[in-house]
Amino acid sequence: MNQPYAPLSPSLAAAPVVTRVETVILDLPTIRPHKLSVATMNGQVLMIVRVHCSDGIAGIGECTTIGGLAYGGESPESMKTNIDAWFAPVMLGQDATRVQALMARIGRMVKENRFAKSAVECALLDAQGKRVGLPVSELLGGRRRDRLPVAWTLASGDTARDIAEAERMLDGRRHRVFKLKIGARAIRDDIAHVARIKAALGDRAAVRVDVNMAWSEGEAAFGMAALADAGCDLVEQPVASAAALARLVRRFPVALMADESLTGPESAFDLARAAGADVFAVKLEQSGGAFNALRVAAIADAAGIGLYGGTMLEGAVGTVISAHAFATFANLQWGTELFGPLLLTEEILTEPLDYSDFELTVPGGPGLGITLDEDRVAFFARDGIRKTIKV
Ligand SMILES: O=C(O)C[C@H]1C=CC(=O)O1
Ligand SMILES: [Mn+2]
Repeated sequence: MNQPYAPLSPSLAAAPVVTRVETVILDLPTIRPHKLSVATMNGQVLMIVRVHCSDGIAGIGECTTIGGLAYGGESPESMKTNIDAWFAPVMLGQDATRVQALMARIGRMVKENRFAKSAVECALLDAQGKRVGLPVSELLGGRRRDRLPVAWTLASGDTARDIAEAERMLDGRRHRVFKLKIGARAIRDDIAHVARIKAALGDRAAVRVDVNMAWSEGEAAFGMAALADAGCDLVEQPVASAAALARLVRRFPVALMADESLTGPESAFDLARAAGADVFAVKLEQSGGAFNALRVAAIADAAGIGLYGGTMLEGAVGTVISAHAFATFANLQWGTELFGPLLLTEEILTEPLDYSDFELTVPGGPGLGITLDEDRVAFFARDGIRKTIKV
């Protein structure tokens, strides 16, 4: 049959549009309590979003927080509610292939909500990657590496248990960079804890700390000097204020990394202008998505600030979109901490991620390059199958 009005080129064909936005909350246990200065986590809550499109393609995204609302203004429950009530109506019927244009539209209608935006953008990128047959890293500018070094966080709250855990990680060639969560105890106890772990591991491992803003500026000055003496090579966000970070940086022989102070390109620019950190911990959720994370990285590069690929302790989906973004960074001097899925007892992918030889492999298939195990998602969904099974 002749089709006299067939489109002249594929670009003139009707573009696929968003037809449905679906959200689900998963409650997953952690392998042990994870103790930070802001909260102790006994499990992690993943908010998964699926964006369905008129060409039959669906993409997935994820957002997490740390300790509910203990880390920031969004919770998994608020992200689900806001996506259902406010993002979805703005997205329905819109061209699904123009990811940045659709994110700009969402940005005009939805203020703040960086974590939820990051999940939705991830789902759109996954769908577009599947559509055009390219990994998300290629949509983000092209990957420069296939493998990423991954640090592990020791946060059991017990020094001997942390040392034993680090030894197991070294033996299994899983991790050789360890981040210690401190700030909840008296500063001298924390320093002794770090010094004991570094002494036990010696040159076999790098030891870093994350204070999660728990110290005053005076405590930080004392603490950074003592941590440098103990052999620690990096101190992450010891104080809350960016001005205090700028007063502490380069006074001690230990690198200073900004984390909570970075909430996207504008804060990155302010911090870079104030020369307020040696290193930026780039997190996709904190930045408001992958494209904004790339902007944060570009600002760091221009300012001569080092880069580290951070995590909000995401599950597999949030970890993989972060891996795609970090794989494109021109510089990644301090590696990554994309270990989130390893902190969970449960696998939710049909094929687990490859963590080996101290690194994570960035998946190579179209989109994110991963597939959710739908039975396990249904089982761990809040109010899902698990609730109906009597054990
Ligand atoms: O960096 C943070 O503050 C959050 C997170 C990253 C690793 C970890 O154990 O906690
Ligand atoms: Mn941190």
